[in-house]
Amino acid sequence: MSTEASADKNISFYVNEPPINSDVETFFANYASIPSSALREHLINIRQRAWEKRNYPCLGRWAFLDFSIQQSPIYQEILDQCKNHGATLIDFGCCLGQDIRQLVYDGVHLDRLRGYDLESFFIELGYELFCDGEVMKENKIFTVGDIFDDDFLNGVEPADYVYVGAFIHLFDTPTQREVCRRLTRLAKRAITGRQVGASIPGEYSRTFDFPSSKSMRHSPETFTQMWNEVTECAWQVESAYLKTAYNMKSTNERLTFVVRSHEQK
Ligand SMILES: C[S@@+](CC[C@H](N)C(=O)[O-])C[C@H]1O[C@@H](n2cnc3c(N)ncnc32)[C@H](O)[C@@H]1O
Repeated sequence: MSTEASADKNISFYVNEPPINSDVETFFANYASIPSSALREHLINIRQRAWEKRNYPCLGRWAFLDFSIQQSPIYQEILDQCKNHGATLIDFGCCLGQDIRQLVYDGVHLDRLRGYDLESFFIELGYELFCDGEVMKENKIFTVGDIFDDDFLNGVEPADYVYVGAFIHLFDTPTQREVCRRLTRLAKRAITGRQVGASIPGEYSRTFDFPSSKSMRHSPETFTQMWNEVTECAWQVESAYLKTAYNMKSTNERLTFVVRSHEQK
């Protein structure tokens, strides 16, 4: 895999302008003390550098401004458990780390949270995006790690919840099964996330970010079947549904899911 992406902005899903709405403005004003007058330039600058690193659709479409963890069917449970009952959460494949910041914004204490990503570049860029590098580094919230590295995985203390936004779908069918197995080593209660799905499931070429790889897009049924087979029903899909997402240039189907452990850890 190459280390740098093309800076091509003609890709079908690439959207020039950041979708700044009142939620985004309020978040950045309150969390990062960035006034609305400076927000557009700040977002464009960070996204440009992220895009030059990797042509991930979530960067091209500005999906990182969705703070997608809020759409998890168990978001209120996660907030309640982390704020009031000592539960912990890992954001795996966190990239810029927007979902960790959403949890902090919603009142979760930093000692309940950890984010992991393959690329230190994205973690560092997240510090700039959210203007919180000092506190995040001091509390060691973000760490570089590869889901396929057993030495790394063995050193990670499992959390009650694992969030995986736009992560499992990065891989082909057999690799996704391995990723699911590995995620269950990191989670005690539930794994939840959102990713590209398809009502007609199948493997699609990852045309833009990693052209030589394939990405399996699941329907709720094939996603459930994968988890049942991989965990022999020790983990069960409690919720999985598709929703069509529109942006200015393209549409896709998104699969939102919760997988819950039926084992006591
Ligand atoms: C498409 S981005 C999604 C980012 C974020 N979770 C979101 O929802 O916007 C996928 C992230 O997974 C990370 N990643 C890819 N392969 C990985 C691996 N083997 N181990 C850990 N992280 C990985 C990438 O560096 C990237 O930041």
